[in-house]
Amino acid sequence: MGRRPGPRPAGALSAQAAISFAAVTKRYPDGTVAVDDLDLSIEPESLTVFVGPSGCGKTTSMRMVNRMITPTSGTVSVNGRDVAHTDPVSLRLGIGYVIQGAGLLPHRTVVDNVATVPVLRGDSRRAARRAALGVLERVGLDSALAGRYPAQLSGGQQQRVGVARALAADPPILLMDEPFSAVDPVVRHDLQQEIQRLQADLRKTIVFVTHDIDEAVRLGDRVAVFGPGGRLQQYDTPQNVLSSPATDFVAEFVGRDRGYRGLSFRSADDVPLHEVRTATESELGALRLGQGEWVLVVDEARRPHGWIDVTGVEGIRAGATVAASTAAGGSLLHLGGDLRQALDAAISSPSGIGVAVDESGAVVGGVSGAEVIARLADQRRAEDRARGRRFFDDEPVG
Ligand SMILES: Nc1ncnc2c1ncn2[C@@H]1O[C@H](COP(=O)(O)OP(=O)(O)OP(=O)(O)O)[C@@H](O)[C@H]1O
Repeated sequence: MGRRPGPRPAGALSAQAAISFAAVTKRYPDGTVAVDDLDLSIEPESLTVFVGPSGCGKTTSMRMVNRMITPTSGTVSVNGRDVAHTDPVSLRLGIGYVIQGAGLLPHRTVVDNVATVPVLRGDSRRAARRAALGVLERVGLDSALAGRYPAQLSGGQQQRVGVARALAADPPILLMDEPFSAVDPVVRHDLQQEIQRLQADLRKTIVFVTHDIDEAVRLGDRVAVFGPGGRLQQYDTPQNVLSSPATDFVAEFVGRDRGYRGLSFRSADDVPLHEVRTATESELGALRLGQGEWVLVVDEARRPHGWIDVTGVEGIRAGATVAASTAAGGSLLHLGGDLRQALDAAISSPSGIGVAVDESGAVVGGVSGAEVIARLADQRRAEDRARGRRFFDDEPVG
């Protein structure tokens, strides 16, 4: 796709934030303080999430970056230059902007929506369209959709076009304002994965606004939690926001499940995999099971289809269908996954055994919830030791 960002001064990047806010306050004419004395430095090529409840100044802060909103006081800089002294048109050519609902032009085709900024910038329509097709492919859209109008696309597809349009001019910075909040949870999850994939590839400086803490910790290299009165509460890694909330507000906002969510930052690679007893459908009638024993029903490719116990086997012998005799499986742990997936797989499984699968979806073993917790304890003990902390004596008292 299009051009790479222009050359940047050697050695300037590590020392210089891509975006910085210095003592920035925004007071609207009616007296509302939307952003209160914000200090924040955003590293180049990082994905920073602004998160917080409605009305805490996330959008206002983001819009000060591309000069859609002017601060009342303080300085917003992009690559070390005060945006107040930068021509807004050239500033915005270097900053892609994605909004909720995609904001596409309804009377233009998908390809022409994506080509809009390159054409404005002076590229020929033909070259811009050719490049646009490449960008559409990059965001996971079939080129067969390029000639459609936005109303002929699903919400998720429109949102992908919105991302493609923002990327078309290959800006070094992307601002994304609640880009995925209008789509259903499954599509949302796909779009989040797409952004992670794109970011691994393109390394843009991305600022992403959301009110969803799960989305924030999943996507962010850093998370900025905003609170009432437009005050920044914490700016930290997702792990630290979950494990060490800086204020009562953050603790309350990240919620009671934060310990559980924090498991998603820990690898499940060292959780032991046990052999799981399996059977294909044709083998079920001959199974001999005791009370409390479970067998995992798999297809010929060893993909899991559910669990069966002695009652289910008796049902099959009495003529019941396999579907009626098996209990649906729990969530799956994919190899390379994290402790949250491993624990969820175990506790959502009717047998209590979490099923681990490889890339083809075939069963490779089972995990127990107790061993997931044991691995968590091991990891934390190792971290505490590395930090020179010791909370408990190794021998329990009494
Ligand atoms: N043009 C305006 N005039 C007056 N007040 C405004 C204006 N725009 C926003 N505000 C107020 O500023 C505060 C911050 O708004 P902002 O949109 O930045 O919050 P937000 O965190 O992005 O919220 P949301 O998640 O609902 O979009 C709110 O109290 C809002 O009502």
